[in-house]
Amino acid sequence: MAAHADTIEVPTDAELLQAQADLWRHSLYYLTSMALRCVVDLEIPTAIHRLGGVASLPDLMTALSLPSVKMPFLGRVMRVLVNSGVFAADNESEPGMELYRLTPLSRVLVHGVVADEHHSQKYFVLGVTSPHYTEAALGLADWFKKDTEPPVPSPFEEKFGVPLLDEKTALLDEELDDVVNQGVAAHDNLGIATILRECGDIFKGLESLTDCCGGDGTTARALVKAYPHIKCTVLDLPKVIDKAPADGVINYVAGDLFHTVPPSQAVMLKLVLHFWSDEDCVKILAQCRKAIPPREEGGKVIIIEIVVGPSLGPVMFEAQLLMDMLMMVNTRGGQRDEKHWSELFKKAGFTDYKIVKKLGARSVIEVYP
Ligand SMILES: C[S@+](CC[C@H](N)C(=O)[O-])C[C@H]1O[C@@H](n2cnc3c(N)ncnc32)[C@H](O)[C@@H]1O
Repeated sequence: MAAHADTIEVPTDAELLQAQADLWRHSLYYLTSMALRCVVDLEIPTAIHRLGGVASLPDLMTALSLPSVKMPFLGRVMRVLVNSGVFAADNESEPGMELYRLTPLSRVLVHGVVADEHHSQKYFVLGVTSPHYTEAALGLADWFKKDTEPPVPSPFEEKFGVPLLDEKTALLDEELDDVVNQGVAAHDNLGIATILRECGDIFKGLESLTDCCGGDGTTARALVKAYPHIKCTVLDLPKVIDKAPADGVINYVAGDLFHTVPPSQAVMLKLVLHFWSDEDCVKILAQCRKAIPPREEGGKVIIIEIVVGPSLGPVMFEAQLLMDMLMMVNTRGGQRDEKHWSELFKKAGFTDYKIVKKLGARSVIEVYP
């Protein structure tokens, strides 16, 4: 029987108390994000690293030259972040006496140290918690109410009049553009060494590969270091290729992936398609298909992206869903589930695909002509 609009089911006392706590958590999660931004801004992960991997509150106050009156407040920020796994703490029972240590999460926030081919994620955090990103997200309800002809601009684009990661973004705010570009480069490169170790089979037999939107060639260089027999080409926009290092190992090609993709046995699209709308993805995939030989000759497109689904457990699923919201608020793209991916592959003229491996929240997919 349908519930009457003027009445509502009364929760039990236990349910109500849980609902209240959950309401606090979900309404206030932004303060966890801001606490994370604060410690990244203060470079606390880097300070703990420089102090030998373990630091007390007074150690941090001295290392960062913070006024001692703020020490108890920093302790409260650290407590939230220990609870959410950003840091670990020994001796938690005595307030003020904790010894903070890095966790795998805060280790990727240590700045100025390159570990396992990846750089610090400092600029990813500063970008996604920036005033522009949060303002765009604050405008979501208004954005929903506005009727627009497709292609629908993102809330970011509607609010600020320019798309993110575009030539015009710097005109909006040069510092934002710089932070976002550095953040995307660091974010997209995180885990490349793991992919190369875990997915050796998809690269071993290859003679040549084009890394589409491969930026300054960081991924391509790691790939050639691991598999020196692969002839590697990087395609990116002229403004990026002009600044790429002439290393004599990678063949850099300036161009637009909507117009042409340099031919190779395989084309790789690593974290490219989530940025684009479905229509644009089909156009990009069709260009990639033209660039590769038939399947019998080893032709394939290698896609590294999120495949949204709950099979990896609630934490990975939540990470995937939040990354989808990030793309929805700031770009015309999004994260896709397997059905959605398979429809795009079919529309672009591919006959088959295989999810080769799930690595964390992302997957490695091979798509065949
Ligand atoms: C997020 S994607 C690249 C991700 C990259 N594959 C990685 O994993 O590090 C950003 C790159 O796409 C490039 N790009 C954007 N539009 C492009 C286009 N139309 N043609 C070629 N490259 C493009 C940008 O210049 C930038 O280097």
